[in-house]
Amino acid sequence: MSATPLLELRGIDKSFGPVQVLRDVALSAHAGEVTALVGDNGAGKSTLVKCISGIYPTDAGEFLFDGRPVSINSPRDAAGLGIEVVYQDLALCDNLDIVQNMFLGREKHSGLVLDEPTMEQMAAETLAGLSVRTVKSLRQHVSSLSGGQRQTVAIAKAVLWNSRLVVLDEPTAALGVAQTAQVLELVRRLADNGLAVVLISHNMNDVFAVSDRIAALYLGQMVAQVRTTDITHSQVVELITAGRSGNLGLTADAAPGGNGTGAQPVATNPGATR
Ligand SMILES: Nc1ncnc2c1ncn2[C@@H]1O[C@H](COP(=O)(O)OP(=O)(O)OP(=O)(O)O)[C@@H](O)[C@H]1O
Repeated sequence: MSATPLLELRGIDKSFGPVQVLRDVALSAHAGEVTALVGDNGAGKSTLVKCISGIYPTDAGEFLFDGRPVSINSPRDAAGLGIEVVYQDLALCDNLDIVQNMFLGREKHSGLVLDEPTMEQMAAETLAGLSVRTVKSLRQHVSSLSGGQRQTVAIAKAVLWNSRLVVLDEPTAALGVAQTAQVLELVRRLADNGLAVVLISHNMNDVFAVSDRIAALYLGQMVAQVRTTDITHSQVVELITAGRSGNLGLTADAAPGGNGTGAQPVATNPGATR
């Protein structure tokens, strides 16, 4: 794994009118790793993701992609870099089949007609590449799929477009135990295939099952970004609920500008004006 993060955010500020929702936020997402983005309701996770995906302009801060400064001013800019977001509500069309959904808005044509064989083959290859075997037919309408299968299609759709970084917003929120396990396996496989994955989750079991690093937002500030193996479940809960964890030992190389192997920037007194 490269020491340079695929995506690095520095000093991101974002306000809505007088309300500052993100304050000096730093975040790194590495290729081949799952970074869990955790935080209480209203901490700023969705806002941060909308900044990453170009939906919201930031007020301050910089984005580095592959170590180079980039501008993300629109969803098109984000897509151009290979950043895809899979939202909780999925945005799949029930009345279309799996192939149609995966190519929606980016259909392949052969002359004037849709190139169905190519699209079907590409969809099949993408699902096979992710070892997805739970879908019976690519021509099934999405309405007939289970919640887990729908998540699988939405994630595969993101992967189809040569994505390099996929953000998953609560992918297991509506799923039962078995389907959650399947989706988490898929999340892990995305990273194992070399993608950088940012996983938003409120579920600590999911976070500890699948993530390599945990980034904790508290009242709009990134209070820690640490390796999952360097933190306990209860320390993460403390970070989420109190913005600090008294027991969290942070090493020297954890500081910004360190070697990237330990915890990252820690602010322990966030949200003073909120
Ligand atoms: N468009 C907006 N205009 C004004 N305030 C907003 C807007 N979007 C979000 N906020 C505020 O920003 C804060 C962070 O919201 P955000 O949705 O980013 O949090 P979150 O961590 O994703 O929460 P949840 O886990 O509940 O989805 C909240 O206080 C919210 O009310």
